Amino acid sequence: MHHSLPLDPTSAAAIADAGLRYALVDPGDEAGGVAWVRADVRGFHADDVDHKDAVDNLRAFTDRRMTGVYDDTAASPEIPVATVSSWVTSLTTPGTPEQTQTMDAWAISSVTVSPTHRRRGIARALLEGELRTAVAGGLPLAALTVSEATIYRRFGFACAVLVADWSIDTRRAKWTGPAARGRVQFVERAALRAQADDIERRARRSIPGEVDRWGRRWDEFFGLTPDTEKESKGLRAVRYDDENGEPQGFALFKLKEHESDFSAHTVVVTEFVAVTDDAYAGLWRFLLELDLVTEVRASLRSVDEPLRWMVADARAVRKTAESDHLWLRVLDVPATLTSRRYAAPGSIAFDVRDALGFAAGRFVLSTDASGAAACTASDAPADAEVSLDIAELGALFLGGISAATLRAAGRLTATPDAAAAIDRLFLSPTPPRLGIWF
Ligand SMILES: CC(=O)SCCNC(=O)CCNC(=O)[C@H](O)C(C)(C)COP(=O)(O)OP(=O)(O)OC[C@H]1O[C@@H](n2cnc3c(N)ncnc32)[C@H](O)[C@@H]1OP(=O)(O)O
Repeated sequence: MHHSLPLDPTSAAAIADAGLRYALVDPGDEAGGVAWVRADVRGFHADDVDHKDAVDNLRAFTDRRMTGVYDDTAASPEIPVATVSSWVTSLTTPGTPEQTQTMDAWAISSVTVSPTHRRRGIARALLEGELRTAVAGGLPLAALTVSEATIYRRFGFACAVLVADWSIDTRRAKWTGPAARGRVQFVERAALRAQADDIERRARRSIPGEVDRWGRRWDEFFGLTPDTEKESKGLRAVRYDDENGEPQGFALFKLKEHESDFSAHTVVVTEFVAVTDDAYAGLWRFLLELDLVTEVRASLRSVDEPLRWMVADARAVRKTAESDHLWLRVLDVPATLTSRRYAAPGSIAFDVRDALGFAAGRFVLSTDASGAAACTASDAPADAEVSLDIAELGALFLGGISAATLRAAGRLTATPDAAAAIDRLFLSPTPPRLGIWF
């Protein structure tokens, strides 16, 4: 669907005014795709890619719109001076395991502007163009992960999902969590890769904030692409099978040898997926009890890992970093707010400002005891009233950011009772999480 959406005419005009050309990369145009990939990797200061690797990279973009800005007067005019890619992703929203919901969102990635063309409004034209294209495609929400936390608020985005890095001192920890009933076993990376989609899709269903993966990214994680193969010889893969032999989780990890003490390796967990509580316990216990290891590290994990409560010495499990990860931009307030379940019945009136004019207005959200919601543009009274910018509505949406906190920070206007009322409805029983960059 999104491949056929036309280029945004307003952004095309703005870019033409700057003497540049805004164009979609034709998915059938390999040379154009390779040039676009080279601009994308250069924009993020990554190594250049040769033709073969660039063609392999393009596999990640088969479902995406790739847009470039071209300077026909440049020394290499085929290489765009700015890039952006976008596609429709399925985002998990809060509910209970029985009521899990997903919604379609416009994922935006690969935002780069060449240092030779920066700070002339090109990124603004690209971003605003993406938001208008999302609206034209009927998408109520846009989503991205960001290189810097300073860029996207001006476009109405805010952080909705925080993630954490964890470090576990395995000599201190001592497993006291439940004994898993299944077993953990080593599997070949390529064999596990074939099962990863299915296992991860089942795991993702109960994690608000998670989005679709795509094939080539899995190949990268498993060290199965030409550019990751060499450095992935040390990557180990284990799978958790339940007592009926059904795969319910897996982990990928690397071991780093200590420079002077062979009994003090560090394990770096690069992927950890658990469908069931049993799989979670079984896999973590396996990692924490590896011999010749003193530390296990994992990143892009929940800010509230149950693991902390599964060891004898809770101080052995340290959160070493916590940061913004998934950013959301609401484009259609009723369609977005009715795409999740809520924790309690009630009604909230949101008075929304939107400098870009997509979603401003007064909206009343009403939730019932089943967790279902209705939302309309309305002047009707509600249990609680709040006034906020569209960015803060995005922050609240997945139930990972507290309205009471935003109120205390001056990011929304409401009484303490109204903020508490929002939190009663919105906060997710499990904090949202997103285990991937996109
Ligand atoms: C979803 C993603 O892909 S995240 C990745 C973002 N890309 C990167 O980090 C790659 C390296 N950086 C770049 O390629 C560029 O510097 C970009 C894309 C961040 C900005 O591109 P530019 O074309 O220079 O931005 P543009 O001139 O359109 O600026 C738009 C606005 O953002 C502001 N802005 C631009 N870059 C930054 C920044 N790094 N930090 C804070 N503000 C910024 C500008 O001041 C301007 O503000 P205003 O319009 O409100 O006055």
